[in-house]
Amino acid sequence: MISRLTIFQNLCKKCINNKRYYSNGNNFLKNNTTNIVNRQEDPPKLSLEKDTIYSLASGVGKSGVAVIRVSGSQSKEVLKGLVNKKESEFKPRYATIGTFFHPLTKEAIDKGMFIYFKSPHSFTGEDVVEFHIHGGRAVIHDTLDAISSIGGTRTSQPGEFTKRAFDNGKMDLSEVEGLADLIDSQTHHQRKIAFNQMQGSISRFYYQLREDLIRSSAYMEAYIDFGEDAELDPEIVEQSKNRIIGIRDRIQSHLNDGKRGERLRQGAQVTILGPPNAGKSSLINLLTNRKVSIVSPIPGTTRDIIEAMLDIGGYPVIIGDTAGIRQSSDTIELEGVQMAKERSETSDLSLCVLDASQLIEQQTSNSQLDNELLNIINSNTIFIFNKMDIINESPLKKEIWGRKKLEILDNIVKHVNETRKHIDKVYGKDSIQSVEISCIDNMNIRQLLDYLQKSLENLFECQEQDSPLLTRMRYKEALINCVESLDRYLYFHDSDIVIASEELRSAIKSIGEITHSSNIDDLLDIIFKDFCIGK
Ligand SMILES: Nc1nc2c(ncn2[C@@H]2O[C@H](COP(=O)(O)OP(=O)(O)OP(=O)(O)O)[C@@H](O)[C@H]2O)c(=O)[nH]1
Repeated sequence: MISRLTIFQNLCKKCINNKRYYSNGNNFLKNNTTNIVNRQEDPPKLSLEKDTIYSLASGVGKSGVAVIRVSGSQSKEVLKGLVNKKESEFKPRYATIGTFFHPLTKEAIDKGMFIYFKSPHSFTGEDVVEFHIHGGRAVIHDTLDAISSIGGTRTSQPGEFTKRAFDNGKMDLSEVEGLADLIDSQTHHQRKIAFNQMQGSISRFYYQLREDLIRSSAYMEAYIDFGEDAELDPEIVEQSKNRIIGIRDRIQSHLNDGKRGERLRQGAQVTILGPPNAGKSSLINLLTNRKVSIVSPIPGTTRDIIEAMLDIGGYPVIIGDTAGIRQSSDTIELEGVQMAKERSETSDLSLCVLDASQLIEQQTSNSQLDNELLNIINSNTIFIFNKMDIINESPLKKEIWGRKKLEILDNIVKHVNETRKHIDKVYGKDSIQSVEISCIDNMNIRQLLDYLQKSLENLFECQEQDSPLLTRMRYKEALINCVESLDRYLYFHDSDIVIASEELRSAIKSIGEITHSSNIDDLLDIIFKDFCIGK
């Protein structure tokens, strides 16, 4: 005879293997609360109009080749209208050469290539046709006009092709976001992370976590419904609790990524700071290879923060030139100094530019490095000794500089250790990162860039190779909600198993939000707002 325990265990298995079922105490029923466990099988349906849409998918402007994309039930009609070929020649996923005619005037527009993708094996999941034509304005205009003459077609909205791909279950939300990031990516590492996300790296990771939680919740649900009857060993519930603690800890350590994902997506912040006239604007111009900031011998020229985007070894960087830090009675300059300090505080790296030629002239070793400047130094500060061309002019200056530099470094170490404002351990001379450069002679700029690249590599270094980077605040919020629910689940676990189980469901729901949000329309609007028309 089958024991009640075996029946219970079989029910648990059934519940786990088929997430469409839940227990009502007697039977496993089809799940009506599908928003909890059934999201990924049934992506939310959007009320999209099902016209056939078309638009230029390649960039605007003159080009060798342009691609026009058509998606929807009329795609084949569009193809028949423009191409003088039999339907049997529309072999799916084959590139075919053809002349394209205007369906109304019968005039030949261009000779190019077309590809027919039969539903559901296309980007959108619908019938899709791509026309590869010559990229002249008139060719594009006349081809679009030809397509518009076919009934049931209209031009697409920004991101509408991708919306349809999402609607038809071809992509989930995080994959759509990955695609948006891929199109926006400007550096090697941004492209890499976006491509992986588009290919489902994030989805797989969260689906797995969600799956593990569902598995554990299934044991609990079954226990609630059958536990007392079946006189079960509470060991089973204890085991699932331990598994949930493990999942909670995995999510928590995934959350502690030091904002690496967001930084990689948006760019690391680097601030150039230092006293007036040290060469900060000259440095930003040199690094960006263009004149972004005004260079002048008048101290206090830069007032605002001047930002520019840089690609350093494939890492995106938002570098900012700031007002020279000094005491001033000028309120506008003071405002600039305050902004410089604030940006530096929140930056991933700071480049503190000092004028070496001035430093050797000064009696006290750190008159350029007054307390105001020293107070913003932290372990992410790299010291740049600029104007080395002047030092290198004479052996005497070089000799003085050798001694002066050691004195300066000693002073920095002393100050930082005394204030201990930004560091948690005793700071030594070897903790100070410094580079000697000349903006005028382009001296050691390559070395500085290598230095910066190494610092960025450390900043972005993956501690946990098996989990993807958290590229968006939205993911972080969903995970924090999930951890909070799991904490409440653990709190109620021994006193009220029903509340505990409710919290577990809420944790599962939070993770599901990453790939299939309940706020789907608002979110899609945000994501697609920046998409181009043909995507
Ligand atoms: N000899 C020499 N002069 C330099 C070098 N770098 C900058 N200068 C000069 O130093 C002066 C100040 O340069 P800026 O780049 O405007 O300095 P800044 O730190 O941005 O100055 P503020 O806007 O006042 O904060 C200019 O006359 C530059 O040409 C260098 O490497 N060698």
